Amino acid sequence: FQSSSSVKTYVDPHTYEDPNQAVREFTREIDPGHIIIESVIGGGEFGDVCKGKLRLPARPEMTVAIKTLKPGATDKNRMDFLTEASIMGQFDDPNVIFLEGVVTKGHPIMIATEYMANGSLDTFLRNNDGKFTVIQLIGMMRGIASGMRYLSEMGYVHRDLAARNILVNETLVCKVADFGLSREVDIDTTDGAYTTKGGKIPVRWTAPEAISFRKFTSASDVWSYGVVMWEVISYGERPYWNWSNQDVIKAVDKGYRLPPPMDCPEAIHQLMLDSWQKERSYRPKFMQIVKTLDKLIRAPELLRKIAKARPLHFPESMQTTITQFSRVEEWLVASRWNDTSNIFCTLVTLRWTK
Ligand SMILES: CCOCCCNC(=O)c1c(N)n(-c2ccccc2Cl)c2nc3ccccc3nc12
Repeated sequence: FQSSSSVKTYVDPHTYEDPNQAVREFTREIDPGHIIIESVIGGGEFGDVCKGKLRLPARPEMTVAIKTLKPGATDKNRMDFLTEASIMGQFDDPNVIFLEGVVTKGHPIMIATEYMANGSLDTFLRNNDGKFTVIQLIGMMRGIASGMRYLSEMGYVHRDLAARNILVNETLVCKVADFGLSREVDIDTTDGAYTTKGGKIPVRWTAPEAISFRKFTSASDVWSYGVVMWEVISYGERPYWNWSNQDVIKAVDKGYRLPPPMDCPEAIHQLMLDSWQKERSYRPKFMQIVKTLDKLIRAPELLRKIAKARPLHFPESMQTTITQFSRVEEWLVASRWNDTSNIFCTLVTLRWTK
């Protein structure tokens, strides 16, 4: 059955009786003799990640990234490892990491994808702080939004959209990566916060409804996308800085939103705020986000107005709430803000606005 839109519908590999069936159906088996491993570039949850060459018959040799499954892995490890391939194998979009194929009939078991020479977006931006034009940064955002539009049209919800899960190729094209359960250890251990049910949620990138009652949808992916926009404009700054996860949840619930990074065009910060609407149905769709970014790229004069950075970004209503109280202590007690970092920030705000 072909859905109405030109894009086919994503099939969750977990719905297969025999998960190997999903691998056979959605991936291309590569003869291990066609893969040459050259070097180790990273450590994944299931084994080494390498750089290498793929020589397919009648195809030019290409550079690939190869995830390997460590010997002695359990069957569950093997299935979780190959689940990512079964998911990726269903996608074909210029802004989604492309699966070249898998090796399941030899050892080690391998997943081969296109090689993304500039690595993960967060590290790439931190290592190139201040080096790009606003138009280049918006071009990166546009690519990510376009990849997410394709995934959402396929009915795929990512759940972990963050700059660390975006890869950048040699021509600055950004592609969505990191699918399925096989999260890379070095990625999740820093940002996963355990939920009551033991699930790991990257709190500072996750929409309130997904944190509160695990309501993950493309609208919660749009919330995460807004945080990725903030990461891009701030060249890889950590969202909410060193605040604790609990403070982030409390502040966001009270209406606090990340302020515009330095030199951020007002139109871009407004798009972030639209993506961070509490009511998920009010958030823009990825299609709309792509159109808005295209309009801004085509009419750079719309980017000239720079957002004014205020120490803590509260909606207007919150500002009046603060000024209603005659004394700071009163407001702090009323708002039960008992954490020093919050008190400091609030005092800065009050000093600033008085
Ligand atoms: C600074 C230059 O760095 C170049 C790095 C190129 N890397 C890639 O193209 C990767 C790439 N294409 N993947 C990848 C993503 C999704 C599915 C499979 C793979 Cl191999 C990676 N998964 C990784 C997991 C842990 C650590 C590093 C990793 N690097 C890559």
